[in-house]
Amino acid sequence: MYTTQNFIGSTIGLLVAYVVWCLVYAYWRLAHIPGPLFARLTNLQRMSWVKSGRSHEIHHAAHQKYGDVVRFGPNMVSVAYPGAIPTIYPMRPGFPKGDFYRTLMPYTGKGKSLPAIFNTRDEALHKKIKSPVAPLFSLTNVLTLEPFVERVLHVMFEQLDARFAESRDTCDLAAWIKYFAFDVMGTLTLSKRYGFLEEGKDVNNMLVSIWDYMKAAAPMTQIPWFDELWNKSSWTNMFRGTGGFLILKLVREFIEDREKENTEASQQHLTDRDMLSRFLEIQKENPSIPPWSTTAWTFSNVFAGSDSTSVVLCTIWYNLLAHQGTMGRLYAELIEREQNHSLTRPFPKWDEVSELPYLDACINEAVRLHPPFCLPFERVVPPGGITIGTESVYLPEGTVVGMNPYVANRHKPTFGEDADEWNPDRWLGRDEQQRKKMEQSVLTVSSFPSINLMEISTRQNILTVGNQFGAGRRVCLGKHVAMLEMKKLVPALLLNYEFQLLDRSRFRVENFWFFQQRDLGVKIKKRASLSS
Ligand code: HEM
Repeated sequence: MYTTQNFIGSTIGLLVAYVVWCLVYAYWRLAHIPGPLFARLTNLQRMSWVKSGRSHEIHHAAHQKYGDVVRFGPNMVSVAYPGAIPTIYPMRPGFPKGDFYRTLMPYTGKGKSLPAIFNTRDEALHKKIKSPVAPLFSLTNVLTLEPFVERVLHVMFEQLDARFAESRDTCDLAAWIKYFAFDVMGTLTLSKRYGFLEEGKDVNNMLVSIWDYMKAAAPMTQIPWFDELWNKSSWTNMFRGTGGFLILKLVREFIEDREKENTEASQQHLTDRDMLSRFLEIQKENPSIPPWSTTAWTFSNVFAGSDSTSVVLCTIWYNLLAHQGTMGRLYAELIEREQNHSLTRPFPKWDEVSELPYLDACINEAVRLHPPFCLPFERVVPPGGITIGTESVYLPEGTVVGMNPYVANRHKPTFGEDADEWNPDRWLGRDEQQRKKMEQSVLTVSSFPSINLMEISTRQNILTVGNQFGAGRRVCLGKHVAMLEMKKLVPALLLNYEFQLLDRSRFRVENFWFFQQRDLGVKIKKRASLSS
């Protein structure tokens, strides 16, 4: 007779058989691709790599052991070969972002999340929310924001003088660069500094809140269905509140305040033309754009635009300080420019520094060595599959494939045997063919200093290049903003202060999709004479 015990026994048997079948299927589907054994069976291994904060090093080591194409999960393949960039990140639609990015949609509370240009996977929605604001990020428009950056530089220098240059107290340059990058984006976007520079600290725990969010979200990117269930489902929300993300709440408050000011006929921001005033106008003039777009655009600026630039700036400074010869050469380049042409003090103008070869080389090298996002940029293989790598590896439709820029940018056959080292010279004095190969492997804005966003897209079509600023359709929207900030801050600091790195071994980096750098202790001294 068929008893309850038999029923339970056969149900468990069926379940076990199903799980075994799933594991075997998952294993065999991409069995031709090498990788660690557990990674072939479960995503838990790659999740644990991310949780360690050292996934960039683990990914790099895995590629050194297994080759250019490595299996990181049952359905996830990582590629380290820059030649695959045009295949994985094409300009044409139809090679969409993977579920990884769904995890990076901020919680709005009540089990919901906000799409933004960066994280939306829906290509039609992406076009709808990116196209109206793209012209604001063209080089021509971004350059109208130069006075905003100078305002922040002014505050920063006042503070550096008062707190460190006079007293010779130790300055954590990593922290101050971060304050600068955040206060610039606050000023450009909202005509508001968060006060990090004035107070010399993380006001309202904003930076801690972002970092806590990234530490929780980054491991989830490796198992996105769990994030959906745990954080972004209205069903789960009935049992556990999903709180909402502090930065999103702040952004909403900023927008509400601005709307109130505008209805109270205070037009001062509109004449100042910060980015929020432009976003509000665009939203008003285009009723077909989703009503949450202004929130999404403002959130992107505040969140994605600040940490990214600060990581690269910090990499530049760490390396200049650790390699004094390169710092000396950059300083000499600035002085030469001053002697042969002109250089505005204390803050050189964009036009004066936008085409300095050694400065460009340092920026390129920093973005190459420590890109701000250091996990594979995941995409989903379209119908028909793809073939990649020097060994023509086939990836079937539906496979998740991505390149981690930290790994691809260290590809020795492309960048040389010293690819792990800081060497700005690798960008200079190359023959045409070598230079082109490197440019096609790492897109750098400074290679195209005077062209606008549309032109870059067209150029990319030809070169099909890039990964530090993204590549193909999803290339970084804010790269001109980032270049403006970097080319304003680096020369200004170098011309006005002398730096002494205290203990290089204390410098720390952690990777939770965003990089976090800390403990860059320096002593600073005002330069004795303006032109010495
Ligand atoms: C040195 C600084 C920066 C670097 C290296 C950088 C890098 C990147 C990369 C690699 C991507 C593509 C990521 C992916 O495909 O998953 C990206 C996308 C994006 N970045 Fe940046 N970024 C920087 C600064 C900025 C700034 C300052 C802003 C805003 C003002 C910004 C806004 C965006 C947006 C909106 C996207 C999404 C574009 C899309 O999906 O169409 N970024 N960035």
